[in-house]
Amino acid sequence: MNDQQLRAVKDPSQFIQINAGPGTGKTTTLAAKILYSQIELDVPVSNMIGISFSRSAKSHLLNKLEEFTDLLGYGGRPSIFTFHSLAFRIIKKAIELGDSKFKEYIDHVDTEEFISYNPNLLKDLCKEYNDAESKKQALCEAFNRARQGNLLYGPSLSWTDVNEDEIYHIPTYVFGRLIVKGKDLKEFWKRVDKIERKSRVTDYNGMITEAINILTNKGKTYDYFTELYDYIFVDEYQDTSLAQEMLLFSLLSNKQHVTVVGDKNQTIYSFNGSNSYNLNRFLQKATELFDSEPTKIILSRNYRSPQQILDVTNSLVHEEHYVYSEDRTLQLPVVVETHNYHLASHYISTEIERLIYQEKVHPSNICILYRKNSEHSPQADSVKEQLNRLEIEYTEEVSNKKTEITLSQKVLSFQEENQGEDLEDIIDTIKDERTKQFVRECMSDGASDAEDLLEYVVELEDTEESSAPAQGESIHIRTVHSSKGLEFPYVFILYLGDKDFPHSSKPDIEEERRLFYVGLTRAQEQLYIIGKRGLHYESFLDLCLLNEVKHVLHHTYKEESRTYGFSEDDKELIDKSQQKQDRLLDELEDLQDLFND
Ligand SMILES: Nc1ncnc2c1ncn2[C@@H]1O[C@H](COP(=O)(O)OP(=O)(O)OP(=O)(O)O)[C@@H](O)[C@H]1O
Repeated sequence: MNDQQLRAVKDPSQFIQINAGPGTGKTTTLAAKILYSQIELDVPVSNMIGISFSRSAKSHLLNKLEEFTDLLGYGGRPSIFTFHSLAFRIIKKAIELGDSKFKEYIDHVDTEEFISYNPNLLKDLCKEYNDAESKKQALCEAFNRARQGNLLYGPSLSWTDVNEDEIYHIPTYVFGRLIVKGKDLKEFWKRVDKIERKSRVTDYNGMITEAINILTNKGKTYDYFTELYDYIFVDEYQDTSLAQEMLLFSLLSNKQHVTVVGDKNQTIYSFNGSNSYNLNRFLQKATELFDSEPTKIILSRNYRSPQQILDVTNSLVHEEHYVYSEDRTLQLPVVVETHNYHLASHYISTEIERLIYQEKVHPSNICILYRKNSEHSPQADSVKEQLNRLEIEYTEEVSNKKTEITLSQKVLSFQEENQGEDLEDIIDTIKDERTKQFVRECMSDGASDAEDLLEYVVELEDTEESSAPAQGESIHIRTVHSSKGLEFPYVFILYLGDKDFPHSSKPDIEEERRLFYVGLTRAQEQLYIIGKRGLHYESFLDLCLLNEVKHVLHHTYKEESRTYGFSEDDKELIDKSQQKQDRLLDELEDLQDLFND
């Protein structure tokens, strides 16, 4: 470990915030600190917990811990939860101790599913919307944001917090700006609350809200958990919502030691409630609430990417800059300018062919990242088509919510059929390999009977992209969101340009830039950035070109005529779009001149 990492591991402060950029050993340091606390400070593993943002972040941390324990020959692994599975555990305990609004076991559902429990849920609400679907979207969006902490002033724990006279404006990616009246939201929330109690169901944000309610009442459940946990470690803190921050602080009495790790430049789930300010506020909150002297530690040495790549990635972030730990000179990052994503995928497949057959790069060392904008990505399809043409194999890690729900449904039905059974006795009866593998993971994490599986199913649906670790022998194709925490020697990132990346006609540029940053910082040896110049928004391609990079133009007829993928019609279209772009650029320049004059 380097000096900064060692300091973070050994610092005895009650509250520690580690700010660490990509590849600086964030997870490595957290794993080392967990072991240090056990071995040097004699903290029993049962008195510590880890909290991570997603299942992939959790498995990343567990793998690192295992690596260290194998090396040392001793050390245990603490329970690692996601915020939702922790909330589920708190509610479960509170039901047992009579502290929860739920009197018996709960099930979790999607917010929209509440309607299936009571079709009258929307009756007479949001009359300004003509159709039931829009009403549902608007109310669910407002309801979720209120509980995450992004609608009212901080997280709301009950409908009583909603101001009837207020009108809430909610900007969304998919539906544009939604408007919901306070009185409708309040009535909706009241009705949902009834359904929750009657049907013993709640949704994801409902779990967090109920867990906070339970702990802030400071009853037996609060005593139980504050007695149990002495050391708490939180990974990816920049992606927590205000409600999750509140849950963490309500879990504390005066004795816990808390370490949080994060990188505000990697906040990419704002649309899901993440609030990067939580990281900045952590120390201040700890000082105010517990009168302690917290410590902030910065890890600035990057062990992943050579300086040439870091120069590009550093230029995208405002404050923190990272330096490479070794003096390794590799090739310059490549910025490829093309007209459209068809040409981009053509460039990628040709370059990959060269890498594999001439440079002898192993296919599993190559990853293609794209900015997902819908369930179905034409960009990824175009790349796959070109790779198929060259007979190059790839693995597409689409671990989206849909496939995970199928797995969670399988696990749930297995759980229901085998209630009260020991997992050890029934694991061999599972036919579906993925379910079996999942149950095995749960068992190695401490699950012993079928009922314990519920807690882990909560994790399955936790984030939209609960990305699986990269596996397999062929090229990886992934979304940028799902690449978080991973690294690959060769990374291609496509496709930059207005409405593609930054995405949408009204992009949240800062969030898009952070997403771009996450994608770029996955590269260990060579980085390819592919796209066109933007006209309407900040152009990511132009930003990259300001650094020392290799600039490739992939749109001359000479090159296209050598390709298979472009018909005469395509070429004509490309030519026209180039002429249009040139014309627009000329107009823009004229306007700028006029403005300067
Ligand atoms: N002190 C060190 N010496 C050598 N290698 C290190 C050191 N610290 C970390 N590494 C290596 O650097 C790589 C990145 O580490 P790690 O995954 O912990 O970074 P991270 O900060 O969690 O990254 P990300 O933000 O992308 O999730 C790993 O391969 C790790 O083994």
